[in-house]
Amino acid sequence: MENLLNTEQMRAADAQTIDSAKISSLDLMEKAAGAFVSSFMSEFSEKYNSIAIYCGTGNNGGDGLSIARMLHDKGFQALDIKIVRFTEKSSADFIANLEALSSYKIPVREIRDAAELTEEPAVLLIDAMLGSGLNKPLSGKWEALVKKINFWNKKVIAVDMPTGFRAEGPLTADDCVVHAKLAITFQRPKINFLLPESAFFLGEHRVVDIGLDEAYIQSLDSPYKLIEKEDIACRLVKRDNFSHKGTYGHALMVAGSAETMGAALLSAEACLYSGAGLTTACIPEEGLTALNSRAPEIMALVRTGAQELDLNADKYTSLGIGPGLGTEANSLKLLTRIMRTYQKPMVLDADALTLIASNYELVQLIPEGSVLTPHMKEFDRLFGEHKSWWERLESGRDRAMTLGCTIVLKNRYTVIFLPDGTCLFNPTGSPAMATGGMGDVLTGIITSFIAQGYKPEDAAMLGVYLHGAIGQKTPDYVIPASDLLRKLPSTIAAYLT
Ligand SMILES: NC(=O)C1=CN([C@@H]2O[C@H](COP(=O)(O)OP(=O)(O)OC[C@H]3O[C@@H](n4cnc5c(N)ncnc54)[C@H](OP(=O)(O)O)[C@@H]3O)[C@@H](O)[C@H]2O)[C@@H](O)CC1
Ligand SMILES: [K+]
Repeated sequence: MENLLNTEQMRAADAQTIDSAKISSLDLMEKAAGAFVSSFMSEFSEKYNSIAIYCGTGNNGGDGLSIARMLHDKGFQALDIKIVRFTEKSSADFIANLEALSSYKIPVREIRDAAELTEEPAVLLIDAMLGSGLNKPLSGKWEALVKKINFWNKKVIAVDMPTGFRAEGPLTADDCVVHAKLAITFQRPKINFLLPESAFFLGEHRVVDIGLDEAYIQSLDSPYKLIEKEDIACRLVKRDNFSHKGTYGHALMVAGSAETMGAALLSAEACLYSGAGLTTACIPEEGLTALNSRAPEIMALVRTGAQELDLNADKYTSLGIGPGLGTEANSLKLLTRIMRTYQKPMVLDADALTLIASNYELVQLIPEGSVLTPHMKEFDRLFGEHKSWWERLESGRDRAMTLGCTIVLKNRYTVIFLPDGTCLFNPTGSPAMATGGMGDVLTGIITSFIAQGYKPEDAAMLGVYLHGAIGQKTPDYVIPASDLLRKLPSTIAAYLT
């Protein structure tokens, strides 16, 4: 798992690398610029295009000057440097890079006021004005310049981060930030790149390794971590030679109503396709024909109209509840009954979460170790309105610790809050997955992994990562949930080591 760092920690890692690796800060800047240029060239190789490089006078600007030199050496001819000199201060490495540029025939112009700029003829703009040194919101000359650049609506590639962007803390659409198509960022993504509000300002980000001291970075105390492929491989367990269906548990999925049987089918099938030894779907009578004809491997536990149910909790090794369950009185009765009877960790999703939100005394009945899988609206219904995703990060950590549960807050970079206060970001996923039924499948996968004996936290991590990995692999515009779940067996096998 990769530790995600805040700005202060990143600065410490920078200093530590300079110290331990006996590298000068200027050489580190050179490495950063080199890593930027390699990544940049993999996407923008048309050397005839005119590129304007806007540089501040701190180290982000120093990176920009070094990048200009390197692009020139790689054959990019139509370069144009603008130095934004709104302060007399400049960093030592900026000055050194400006000197290094004196033998190059790249036009350099100093800007002392945004009003000096009327237009920008370049096709592409590299933003090396401000990076992680930002210490307050932009105002005055900076604000005017950023507004002007955004008005030009150019293709902007940001060095490390867009000028004015806050690496951590709440973001709002009103923040004055350069709108960039891509940020090529150093060593680790900024935490805010992983939150949806970053989309106001940034299309996508790419992380490049600049050789910072990894051992030091990993030793720092950070609650925020990024899941890696190896975390999945080392947690997945192979199926034994002499194993049988009893080895892999019995998952019970309590889901569906007459109108929403699809949710029950998808979540129960996801249990089956991700390896539960036995799967039972607890469904209303109206859904029986659909279940029997679509998934003969799955057993049915039929609920009558009154939603009364005699549940033999010992029979099951995991229980998922919520997809398509409905929020009417009968569903509440059923949920309450199940929560009173089944005291092992369970997976709570969709309507189960909405019911808990409106009958908050049920929170007391959530068994410790359970996994809650809300999307943003369900999360806010449960834990109150939040003004920003940063606030959701803080309250998700808090709630997971108080409830002793894992909370999976679904999004492009799904966040998994663990009961010990750790906050895991999942890197896999794709906009092709933004379709109905996707959450039902995820609930099924997590329920299935718990049935097989994985710890609920691991089940959540494995489920979220593998679910996203399938979506990410599809070259198609969209992936329907039932297509995704059929790819579970081969995907899980591919991650087994
Ligand atoms: N981390 C790493 O490992 C590595 C980092 N590297 C690079 O260094 C970058 C960070 O460089 P940095 O620290 O010099 O800060 P930077 O972003 O250039 O800005 C500094 C200037 O901004 C000013 N300023 C701040 N806020 C302001 C505001 N609201 N409005 C107006 N001015 C404001 C501030 O002025 P001050 O407040 O100090 O008066 C100061 O003059 C980082 O993003 C990366 O590109 C790589 O080279 C190597 C490895
Ligand atoms: K920048």
